[in-house]
Amino acid sequence: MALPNSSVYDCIVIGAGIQGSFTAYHLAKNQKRTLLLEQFPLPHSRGSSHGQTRIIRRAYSEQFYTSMMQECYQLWAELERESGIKLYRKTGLLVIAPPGNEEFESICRNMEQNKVSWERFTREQVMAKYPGLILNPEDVACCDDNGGILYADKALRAVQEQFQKMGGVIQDGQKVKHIQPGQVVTVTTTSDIYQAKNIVITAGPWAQKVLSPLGLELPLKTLRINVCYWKEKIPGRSGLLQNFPAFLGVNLNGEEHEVYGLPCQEYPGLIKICFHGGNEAEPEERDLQAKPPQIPDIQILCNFISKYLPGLHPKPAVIEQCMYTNTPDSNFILDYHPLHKNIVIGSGFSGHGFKLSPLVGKILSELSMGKEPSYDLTPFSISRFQTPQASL
Ligand SMILES: Cc1cc2nc3c(=O)[nH]c(=O)nc-3n(C[C@H](O)[C@H](O)[C@H](O)COP(=O)(O)OP(=O)(O)OC[C@H]3O[C@@H](n4cnc5c(N)ncnc54)[C@H](O)[C@@H]3O)c2cc1C
Ligand SMILES: O=C(O)[C@@H]1CCCCN1
Repeated sequence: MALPNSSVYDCIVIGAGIQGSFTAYHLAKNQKRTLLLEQFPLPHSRGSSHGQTRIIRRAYSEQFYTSMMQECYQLWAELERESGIKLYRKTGLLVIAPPGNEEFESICRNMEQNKVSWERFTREQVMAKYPGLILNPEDVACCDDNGGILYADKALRAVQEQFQKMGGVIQDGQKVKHIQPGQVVTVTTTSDIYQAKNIVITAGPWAQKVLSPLGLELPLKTLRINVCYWKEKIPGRSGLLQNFPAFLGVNLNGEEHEVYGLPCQEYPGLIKICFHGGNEAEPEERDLQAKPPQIPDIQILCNFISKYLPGLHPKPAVIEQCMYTNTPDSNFILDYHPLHKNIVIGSGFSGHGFKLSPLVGKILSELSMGKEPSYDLTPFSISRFQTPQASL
């Protein structure tokens, strides 16, 4: 085992998913000597940030996300300019819900109050604009005009490359095994020892494993997500492939959960339509499917497809895996470790953190630099949970 590197970093970021990578990028922009550590050789598909696409939208029922997304669009555009890579495609984001749905109404209210460009659609307007999509007679719909998709894998690569261009260091294929808190924090990986004045932990589904030895238990649940792609019954016939938007179906078909979809992108001829949720799983055992599933996510999707998208085969053509790390209220955790001010935590992105990652990275970098954060972090605080903390 090597001795600690004699130069002490300003910050070590643990976990090179989209949140850790944007945190490292903002630290480097602020001239901080930053090391980004990743357990797997990059790129990898074992966490939450892989895949071709993610939804971007300001259509949220919580006002703070709608408001934060305004700056996120600017930060995504900045990364596009710096990298010269197109990362965002505007398709519109359609929200569909049963009548009187509270979440739907607060999304509309929020978009109106935050001056988002949006419109309500009648069922007939939706079906005329998006051939192949069949709504129930009583369903309601609205569109966030600038909603669309982010090219996730390209974004992750772009932000890591910009970080390195600014002098940042990435060490991948090194799992963090031990963190020794102190004025200078010592981080031991499977192959080296590093030191820094501050660390940021953005370990995705592994967050609890990294935090437990630091005396912190957070109410996080890791879920295994089936990412499903669907094929047309008769190629080219449904009309769905030509002009399909990103969409969010809220409590449709009498279901408690949401379903969502993205236009054809990763596999020619296939549309991505998924269930917003999954079954609990250990990140290391994601692909083993040891236990019978508690939530029949794929069956719910098949029922949804049969009714709303009858031009598609009601059986998925491709199923891939991804992970969510959920908090009880689905809001993120962006905070200091309660016992160590120089350890910052970004976690619990609950299946909707990608679009917000440029700002999450900025906020985590501000916390790590001891700056006043640019947003009110009350919804993201650790103190909202009854958190057992061991004093170390
Ligand atoms: C199927 C799916 C669909 C989604 N759809 C959307 C969407 O449409 N829009 C949206 O905004 N968001 C969406 N999300 C959510 C978004 O992708 C996540 O919130 C985001 O990717 C979380 O990033 P992360 O950096 O926290 O986690 P991760 O990407 O998992 O990164 C954590 C990293 O830490 C590393 N790590 C862990 N432990 C250690 C250790 N001990 N040592 C070193 N490295 C370590 C891991 O290997 C990993 O690379 C979706 C997520 C999934 C799974
Ligand atoms: O963050 C989003 O916009 C989507 C909503 C549906 C579930 C997956 N994530």
